[in-house]
Amino acid sequence: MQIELQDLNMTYPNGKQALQHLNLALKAPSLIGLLGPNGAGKSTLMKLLVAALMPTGGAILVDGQPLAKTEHMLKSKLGYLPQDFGLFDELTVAQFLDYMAALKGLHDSKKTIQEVIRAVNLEEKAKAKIRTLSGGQRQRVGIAQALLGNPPFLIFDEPTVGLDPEERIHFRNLFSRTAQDRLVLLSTHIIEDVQSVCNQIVVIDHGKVLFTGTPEKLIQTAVGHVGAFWERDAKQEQGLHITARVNTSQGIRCRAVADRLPTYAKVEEPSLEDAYLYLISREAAQ
Ligand SMILES: Nc1ncnc2c1ncn2[C@@H]1O[C@H](COP(=O)(O)OP(=O)(O)OP(=O)(O)O)[C@@H](O)[C@H]1O
Repeated sequence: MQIELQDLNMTYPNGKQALQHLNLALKAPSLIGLLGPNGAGKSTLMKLLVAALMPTGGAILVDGQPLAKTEHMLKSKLGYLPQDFGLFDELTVAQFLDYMAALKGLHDSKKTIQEVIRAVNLEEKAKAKIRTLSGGQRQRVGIAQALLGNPPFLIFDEPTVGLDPEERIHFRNLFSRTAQDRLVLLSTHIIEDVQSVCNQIVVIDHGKVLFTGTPEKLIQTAVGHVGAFWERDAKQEQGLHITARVNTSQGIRCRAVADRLPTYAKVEEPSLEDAYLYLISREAAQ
């Protein structure tokens, strides 16, 4: 499966231009992390991909065919976890998944439902009413419904919100396994989610693609632009963005990104988070 975005534009009726001239190729098998600050346009992009919104310009091609023509076929191959996911509080987990399986037109859904419940570690809660679940458990039910029917294309909008660190690791592994033979697109603010499992990263901001490539390639863009220094040595510098301040026994150690590091900064190896913040700070400076 291959999805191509060609000069994609989305302007909301109120005039807000949420996406501008997006060009991207998403190809299975792949686990693609979509990163961007609040309001960057991530959810808008995901809604366009699931045909919940129509673009105001450009095209989305699914295996070379316009999405408008293949919408029905795409939806049958799609698992989607939206950001605001309404659950049916009075149903049990198994009843809700049974309902979703029926909506997806799945036959012989009992076994499939058991499989997805197991995949998200909710066996003990299968018979519990959804209203009795914790935030993280509800999120797991959302992920389970997206996995129903083994769709070849999965879209998760902020899937790890509300999950504790241990659960996040479980889900990262699940996404990684799931993406071995299909296309998984996940949007997140959490760099660690992307760092450990995604083989491709797309960074968007203000509706534009700032970067697309491997995590390693993104890190390389920040080599020589990350430094550390003592806060007491720092001067007011234009274009220096402090990304962390750590209290140590010798004072406050700062980490920062900049096009040109000041002489008092010791150059550091960039992390993925440094590289992401460097990219976003450069965009903000323009
Ligand atoms: N229905 C709408 N009508 C008008 N503007 C909208 C609508 N939905 C989103 N926007 C605007 O479009 C821009 C992109 O929003 P979007 O929700 O796609 O961003 P996002 O990257 O998903 O943000 P977040 O991480 O906060 O969810 C924002 O400026 C937002 O205010």
